[in-house]
Amino acid sequence: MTFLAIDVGNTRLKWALYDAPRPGAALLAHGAEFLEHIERLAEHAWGALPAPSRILGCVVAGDAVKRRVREQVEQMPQWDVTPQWVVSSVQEAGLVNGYDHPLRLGADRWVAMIGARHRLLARGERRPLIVVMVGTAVTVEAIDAEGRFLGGLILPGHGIMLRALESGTAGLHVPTGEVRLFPTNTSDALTSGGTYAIAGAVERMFQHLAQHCGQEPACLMTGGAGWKMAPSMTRPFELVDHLIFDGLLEIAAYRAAAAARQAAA
Ligand SMILES: Nc1ncnc2c1ncn2[C@@H]1O[C@H](COP(=O)(O)OP(=O)(O)O)[C@@H](O)[C@H]1O
Ligand SMILES: CC(C)(COP(=O)(O)O)[C@@H](O)C(=O)NCCC(=O)O
Ligand SMILES: [K+]
Repeated sequence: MTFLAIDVGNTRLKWALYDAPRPGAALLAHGAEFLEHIERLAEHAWGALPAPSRILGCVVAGDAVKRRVREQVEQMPQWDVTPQWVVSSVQEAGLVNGYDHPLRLGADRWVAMIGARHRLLARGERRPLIVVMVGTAVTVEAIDAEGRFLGGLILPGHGIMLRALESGTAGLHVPTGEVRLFPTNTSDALTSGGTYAIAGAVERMFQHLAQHCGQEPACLMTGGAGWKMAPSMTRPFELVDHLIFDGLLEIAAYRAAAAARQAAA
């Protein structure tokens, strides 16, 4: 029973095909497309794949994008499956959502937190947890040792920070620079400023959560630009490729188990 996981952010659609809808399933194929190239999926990347029995995804890029993905699925001649999309809820797969309006939490944040929490639990670690996602935007989430999402930060990603500075000033149109402790040119000053803004936000959240819980948090980082942050972090962290896919597998397995229980009752 093959399972296609889809993560649509504001820059790229990421997909991964697994041999089963459960954690630990074997990865059969994966890929990424910029949103403007979604229309290529059916013809190119998905052309040679075995038909998935289930598709579960999360989208934060709007309903029009959801429709475009569904159209690609419908174009696949051998695929007889409708994509389902995760929405954030009050509680799912062992995680409790502390957002004022739980449904307004970005579905990608919710799914990544579920993936991260289970990754930790699978290793027998019941600790507070920081989840950092470095994509178009950056999010920094705090989860306590019991699995309650306490709240999180949203800040601009590298690209948005640079574009905002470029468009709001006359003298900041420069090539990408290097991260430096003491930047001595405009390029390095901008690149270092953005990187340390993100690293600083994570450091603060680490302090808030450590103080709140009285225990050192673990920190998992993911997202297309996560690697850029790695050399500049101030606390131990782990860079993980597929937190959102991990979360989607976890949710699929939980939902299947709940459906089976219901059918047996
Ligand atoms: N090879 C790459 N392709 C695309 N984006 C990349 C790449 N390397 C780094 N990035 C950065 O990652 C960001 C996109 O990451 P991603 O996790 O796909 O974002 P989102 O989930 O918001 O679509 C881009 O803003 C870009 O800065
Ligand atoms: C914060 C986000 C823009 C992150 O998007 P991304 O960088 O993954 O494209 C997205 O999760 C979102 O639109 N959230 C809704 C608002 C909220 O979570 O409070
Ligand atoms: K994302």
